[in-house]
Amino acid sequence: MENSGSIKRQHSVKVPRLYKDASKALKQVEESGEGLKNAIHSLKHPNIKALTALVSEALKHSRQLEVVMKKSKLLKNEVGLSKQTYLAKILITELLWGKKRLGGESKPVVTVLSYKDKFEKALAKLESVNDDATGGLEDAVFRKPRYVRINTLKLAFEDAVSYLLDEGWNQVVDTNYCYLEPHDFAVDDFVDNLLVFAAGVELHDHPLYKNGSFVLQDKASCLAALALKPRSGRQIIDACAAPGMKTSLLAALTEGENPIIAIEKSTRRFETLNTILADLGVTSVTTLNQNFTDLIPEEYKDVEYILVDPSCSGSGMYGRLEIQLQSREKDAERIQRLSFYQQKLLRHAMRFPSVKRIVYSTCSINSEENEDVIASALEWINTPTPEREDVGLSGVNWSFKLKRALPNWTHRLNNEQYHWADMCVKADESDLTDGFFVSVLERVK
Ligand SMILES: C[S@@+](CC[C@H](N)C(=O)[O-])C[C@H]1O[C@@H](n2cnc3c(N)ncnc32)[C@H](O)[C@@H]1O
Repeated sequence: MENSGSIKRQHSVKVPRLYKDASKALKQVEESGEGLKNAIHSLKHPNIKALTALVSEALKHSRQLEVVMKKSKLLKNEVGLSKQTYLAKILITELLWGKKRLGGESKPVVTVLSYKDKFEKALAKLESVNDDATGGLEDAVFRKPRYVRINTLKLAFEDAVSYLLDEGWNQVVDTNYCYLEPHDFAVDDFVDNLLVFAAGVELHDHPLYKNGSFVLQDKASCLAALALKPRSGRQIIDACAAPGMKTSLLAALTEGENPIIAIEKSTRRFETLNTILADLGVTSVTTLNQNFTDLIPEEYKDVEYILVDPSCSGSGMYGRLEIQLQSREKDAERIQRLSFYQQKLLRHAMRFPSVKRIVYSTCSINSEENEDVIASALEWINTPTPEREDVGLSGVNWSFKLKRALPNWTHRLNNEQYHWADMCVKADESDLTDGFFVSVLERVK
């Protein structure tokens, strides 16, 4: 009797294999760009149909899952689950869009069940936002507000606000940006000099846009420039500069006091960069139409800060996620190529003799283009002394470490593979921004 009782208890506290395998497959697809079919077959699960259905459902609702997990504070409050994000996603999927119940009495199952009301509330709120908006649920969840950065090189922030109020705009405070009406605007709560308007508000004809006082720049894009924090007067390189959104923000943040060298490889985009910087009244920037990796670091002895914001898959960009989910398999090779190229750029930045801080950022949500690039570049620059020459590091006797990027930004990267993931900033639809990744690397000696 005693034995059979303990066998029964042991059985009920185990996470069912379906959930475990589904979270493994989901992780494969989301982090490695693996095709769903391949990810599932490699698990040799006895019920492929059920497994496929569950993982597909989680992928289909990936954006809602992010929002629901954030709003319910599940990962923040439940340390155990914060280390098993994919399992959490699978359990929530089953509970909200699958069988609507969970099997067994394992700790993760019991924890997720205890949040059922919170999930349903968050989901209902999401759906009501949608009903108030123009289209289907997908539309509403991702109706990104219109962010407008005030170019303080041209106009003081207070003057911009007064101008809008005089024009009859309505300033609102403490609001969820999803609820902004077409004539409302708010002051962003994280990025200085950033205003928020309702999704879809058209400002291209506004006089302050036409005279370069308004910059239509997504909030997430501002984060990379904010994270660089250069000391006054020190030289900066923006390694991948066109069209110049972050270069112009850096110029504004440093009030024109830090010389900035903006590099752009493409001739066509270089012209755009120059036009935009001129329109925005930026004078502290020298532009170079060159490949950043062709720059000889020793010729830039005064450069202390480098922003590396390379070309990427753009998978975080608003509206691109669905496309990406559909074509992951096809994209895998391209993403590997991009990842390799991004590593090359970051490694080059690490070679500059006086560099103190590097910000590496992308508008991608793929680990291959973000944390994998960081991991590989750090491993390279921190190679032990005897082998440094073999890996092309002769003359480079310093190393780098990750620094916590924008400590007050609460949405952090989550990747079980890297213990340091939360040093990096993540932004996505749950922050009402484009998908974005920001990391800060600091020279150690
Ligand atoms: C993601 S965009 C940069 C966006 C820009 N930082 C901004 O905020 O407006 C990447 C840019 O880097 C340029 N680029 C790519 N590889 C480069 C290289 N090796 N050297 C210089 N520019 C490069 C691309 O042509 C593209 O214009």
